[in-house]
Parts: sequence; C-alpha cells; structure tokens
Amino acid sequence: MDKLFIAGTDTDAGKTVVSVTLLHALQAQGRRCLALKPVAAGATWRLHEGQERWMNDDAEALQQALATTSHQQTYDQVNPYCFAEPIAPHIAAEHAEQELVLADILQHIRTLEQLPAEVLVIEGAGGWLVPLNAQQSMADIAVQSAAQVILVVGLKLGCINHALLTAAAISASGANLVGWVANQPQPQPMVEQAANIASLEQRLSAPCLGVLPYCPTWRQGHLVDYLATNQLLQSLLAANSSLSPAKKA
Ligand SMILES: Nc1ncnc2c1ncn2[C@@H]1O[C@H](COP(=O)(O)OP(=O)(O)OP(=O)(O)O)[C@@H](O)[C@H]1O
Ligand SMILES: C[C@H](N)[C@H](N)CCCCCC(=O)O
Ligand SMILES: [Mg+2]
Repeated sequence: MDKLFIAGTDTDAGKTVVSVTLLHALQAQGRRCLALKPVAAGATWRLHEGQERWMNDDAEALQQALATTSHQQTYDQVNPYCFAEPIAPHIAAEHAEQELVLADILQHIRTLEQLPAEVLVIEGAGGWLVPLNAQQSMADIAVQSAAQVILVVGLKLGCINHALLTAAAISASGANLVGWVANQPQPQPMVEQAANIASLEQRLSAPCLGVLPYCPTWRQGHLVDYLATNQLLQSLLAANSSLSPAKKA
C-alpha cells in the first residue's frame, strides 16, 4: 500500500484541504483509499453515529471523503489520538494526562495496511517538526512508516522561507518529498502570488502537483481538477523503483 504523508508549511496551510482533494482524486481514478489523522488537537463533543464523542473536524472531513468504493473506516480508525484543546498536540496530551506513543501510531498504520486499499493518506498536525512528545515529532511518523511526503504550502507572505526550511528538514529526516502543492487558504490571493509560486518552483527540487484556488466547497471534492494526480502517480512510481527496506517488507 502506498502511504502519503501530507505535511504543511504550518498549521492552517491547507493539509486537510489537500488530503480531502487527494482522496477524491485518487478514488475517482478507481483507487481504494484509507485516511489517517493520527493526532488531532482541537475537538468538540458531538453526536456521531448515534453516540456522543470527541470529534475533530479534520478527521471527520477525511472520513467523509471516503467513497463507497473504499473501505468504510470508523472514526477511531481515522483518528486514534484526539484532544479537545486546539493547541500543540504534545501539550494537549499532557493536559489530558496522556502520552503520544509513536510505536502505537506505527502499529495503527500497520493494522490499516491489512485493509483492502491501494493508498493511505496520512495528514500530519501543524508543521513537519511538531512534537509528539519529548523525543519524537510528526516527522518520525512519516519516516518510520516509510511514507512518501507531499508538502502543502499555504500561500501567504513568508511561505517561501517556510517551504524551503520544511523541504530541507524533510530531506534531513531522510524522507522523500514526492511533490508540493500551493494552496490559497483565503479568498484574496497573496500579493504577487504567481511570482511566489515561480520562486518556489525554481528552488524546490520536487515537482509542483497543483495550485489550489480558494474554494469554500473543497469538502465535496471541487478542487480535484487543480491537482496533477497523474504526475503524482508517476512520482510515486519513480519513488517505488528505489523502495526503502521498510517499504519492501
Ligand atoms: N483552498 C482553500 N479554499 C477554501 N478554504 C480553504 C482552502 N485552504 C484552506 N482553507 C481553509 O483554511 C483553514 C485551514 O485549512 P486546513 O484546515 O486545510 O489547514 P491544515 O493545514 O489542515 O491545518 P491543521 O494543522 O490544523 O491540520 C480551513 O478553515 C479551511 O477550510
Ligand atoms: C490546533 C491546530 N489547528 C493544530 N491542530 C495543531 C498545530 C500545532 C502547532 C504547534 C507549533 O508548531 O507550535
Ligand atoms: Mg488539518
């Protein structure tokens, strides 16, 4: 099963928007998908399938993006760690007197890999180095699960530096950046948006897999045409030809 880790230049960059769009795009091509938001910080207590529970909006959007052709995951399968407070996850975990255990997240991923699907889309929380605990970060989930990384660049002033720093950190972690997506998270484009995107294209070695405009109905898959899904699949094929040992197993 191909694993895609959706990283962002920051929180609110558009990782959920891109993850949901990717799920729609891949499923439209007949690929069965699974979704995972391993760690969510920011949840409300609400009714879900006849029961009240804590729910995070990102995880719910991912779950709702699963087509009937894909395995219907439960909320807990999509989101094993869910904290109420919309703050850094390791601090939210501390407040809840819990610990975020990387080994448990990796085991959860292995369990999902037993389900029938071709692609697992994993959405991080915040940016690449957001801590899980004192030792580990989001990056470890991507690296240790041997996922291919897609970087979502939230188009706002400062994004060039954030994107280049994140790409450098991804590379330093030993992960493979298969592509990046430019996302416009607010109605007004940033000043000189096209020039900013061109600057990133010149400096990032991975291909740009799309420029997503602002579209309030993204949950319905209305941004699929802006993603270069075939180019992503080609990049994945190329990455597979040099499979890491963890991926071969
Ligand atoms: N292209 C877009 N069109 C419309 N709204 C967008 C777009 N991109 C982002 N948004 C909005 O901006 C906000 C942040 O986007 P999103 O939730 O995808 O960020 P994120 O990177 O997933 O953040 P987090 O770290 O909290 O998971 C959301 O309210 C989302 O609806
Ligand atoms: C609450 C927010 N939307 C995300 N779920 C978590 C973002 C954590 C950012 C931590 C940090 O980098 O300082
Ligand atoms: Mg999100």
